[in-house]
Amino acid sequence: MARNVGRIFSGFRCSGSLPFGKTQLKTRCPRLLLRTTPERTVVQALSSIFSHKSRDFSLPNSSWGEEMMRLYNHYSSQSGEAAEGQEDQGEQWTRLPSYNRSLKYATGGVYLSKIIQSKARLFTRNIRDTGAAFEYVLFFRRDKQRCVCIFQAGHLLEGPPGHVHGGAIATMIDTVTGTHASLLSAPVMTANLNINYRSPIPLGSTVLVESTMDKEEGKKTFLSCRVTSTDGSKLHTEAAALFVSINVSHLLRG
Ligand SMILES: CCCCCCCCCCCCCC(=O)SCCNC(=O)CCNC(=O)[C@H](O)C(C)(C)COP(=O)(O)OP(=O)(O)OC[C@H]1O[C@@H](n2cnc3c(N)ncnc32)[C@H](O)[C@@H]1OP(=O)(O)O
Repeated sequence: MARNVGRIFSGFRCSGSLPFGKTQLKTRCPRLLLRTTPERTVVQALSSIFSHKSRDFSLPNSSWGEEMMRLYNHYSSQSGEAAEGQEDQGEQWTRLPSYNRSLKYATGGVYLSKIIQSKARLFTRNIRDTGAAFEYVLFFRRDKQRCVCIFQAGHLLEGPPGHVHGGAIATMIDTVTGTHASLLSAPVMTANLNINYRSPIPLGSTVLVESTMDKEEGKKTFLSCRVTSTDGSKLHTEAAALFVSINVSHLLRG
């Protein structure tokens, strides 16, 4: 049992918590501190904790439609790596890699069986049929405290006929604001998510999910989120989210 707890904590330190804060990174995983900015650290940490065989789901695949590709190329063209040693002012977009496992090392959990733990997959990345469900890529821009997600909704996400399920939209909002909050604060959990659905999203369409940080108050990070058509002319959904920073032991209470 003690060894399992140790493994879980080790997993959180070196994988789960890595995306969440540079302070923790500095104190706990110095070997990963090769870059200076939080988002770069996140990108590098995410890449290093997963084996090189892990698929990065945020890269283009054959299911991506024209609009998805156009926007991907648009944001990619505004992202880039500053030369080694050069100060990054955060004025560019950073693409965030995305994998289907959140904790590589936390096997043999305290309250999860080994089977469940080893089969655990990130909800939005667990459908093998590309293009069938959540196709998305996130970009982060530090100077503007913004996250932008290009989201193409596949046919398995149907709610009302021909349109995207409200729960799937909520999932994407939680994912985008949750990732954004994770980049800004220490490990966080969603405490409150308030959603207004303004107009339905056609199945198969590509939309933008944009997250903005409103304020931080102690352990609380408040963000707002808008889902719009890609030209911004139509508002589909708007939301307000509250994330609360947690200590990893919070997740071990069962
Ligand atoms: C690059 C990054 C990659 C990441 C990879 C993954 C990508 C995918 C990302 C997917 C992301 C998916 C993410 C998910 O899906 S997370 C899963 C869904 N969320 C949960 O299951 C959370 C369940 N709840 C809890 O665990 C606790 O209640 C939490 C942790 C939320 C708060 O704990 P606790 O109760 O112990 O808090 P505290 O006593 O320290 O209070 C602190 C402050 O917070 C205020 N407060 C608390 N609750 C609420 C509330 N509901 N409304 C308003 N305020 C609230 C409270 O008043 C206090 O304020 P103040 O008195 O200080 O002013």
